[in-house]
Amino acid sequence: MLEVRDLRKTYGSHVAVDGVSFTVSPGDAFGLLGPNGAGKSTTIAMVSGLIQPDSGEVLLQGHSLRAHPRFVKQRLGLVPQHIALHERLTAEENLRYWGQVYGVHGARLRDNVEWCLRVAGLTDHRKQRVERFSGGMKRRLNIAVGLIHRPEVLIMDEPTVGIDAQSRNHILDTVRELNRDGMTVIYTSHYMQEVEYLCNRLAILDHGRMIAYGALDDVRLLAGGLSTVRMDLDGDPAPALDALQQALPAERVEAGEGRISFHVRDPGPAVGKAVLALSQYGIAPLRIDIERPNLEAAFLQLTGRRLRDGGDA
Ligand SMILES: Nc1ncnc2c1ncn2[C@@H]1O[C@H](COP(=O)(O)OP(=O)(O)OP(=O)(O)O)[C@@H](O)[C@H]1O
Repeated sequence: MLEVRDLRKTYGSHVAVDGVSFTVSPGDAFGLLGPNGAGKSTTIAMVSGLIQPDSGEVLLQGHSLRAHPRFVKQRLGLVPQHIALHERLTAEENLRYWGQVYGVHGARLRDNVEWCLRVAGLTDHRKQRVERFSGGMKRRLNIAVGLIHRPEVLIMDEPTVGIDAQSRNHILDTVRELNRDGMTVIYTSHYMQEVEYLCNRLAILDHGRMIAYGALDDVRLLAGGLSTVRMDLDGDPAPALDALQQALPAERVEAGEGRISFHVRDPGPAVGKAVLALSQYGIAPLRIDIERPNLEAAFLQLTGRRLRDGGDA
């Protein structure tokens, strides 16, 4: 079990992480969800021993990171947010290099390199230099590097930021498979859909503090039963916004280019009222999605802000 106890980190007068505690059991896929700047990377950097906390403790199987850094670090694999690869080396050479850094040699290194290439879907590109890789391939190799010593716990810091949808899906499925095969995963993201897809437990961070923590279903319940309604429209909703807001007085209607969304307790009647209000402006829905209470609605309920305010989810 990984125990994170009351971590705190300040930069000057700015409190980046303010009393973060959680436990991750073997086999968990644990999500750290929060908008940009919430303190996810700083938390992860402290958990993996890259930076020292001002106070608090990290323990793996009862061994403290401070007292037994080797024991803990050997069992953790970190996938940093920024790509840490040698551009002039091939995929295979990068894996061998990082394996040796982690103290893996000989037959074990050979086996692990094969396994990592397979996991990353890069076996056919093993001899290719990284400088010729696409962004998505680099991300996948970056993950494979974090796996080269076959850690018990894989810690990933926003591994899907800035890549195309296909690579993103590949990464999500890879992480899910690793977890199903028994690897414990800590996954940070500002995309609530990714955390809902992958994780069984999570913590939500905001301004360095934990505002929710527990099993996915329990955290979803913090949404207070709010469903999310999204409508794609055949026109610009801006002229209809006042009418929409009057039709749905209790909801804050968000409008974008050709779409609106709102959170509501009883979506059926609300959708009817919204469609009627839009029709008065000659606007019709092309598609209506209703999502049951989810993490986005929970975040809104807890903070009064949308999760995507802090990011591009
Ligand atoms: N080395 C540093 N020096 C000063 N401030 C820092 C440093 N690292 C992080 N911060 C600040 O601490 C806060 C938390 O940053 P952190 O990177 O942990 O957030 P995050 O949730 O991971 O967001 P992001 O997704 O943008 O990385 C931010 O306000 C950030 O500006």
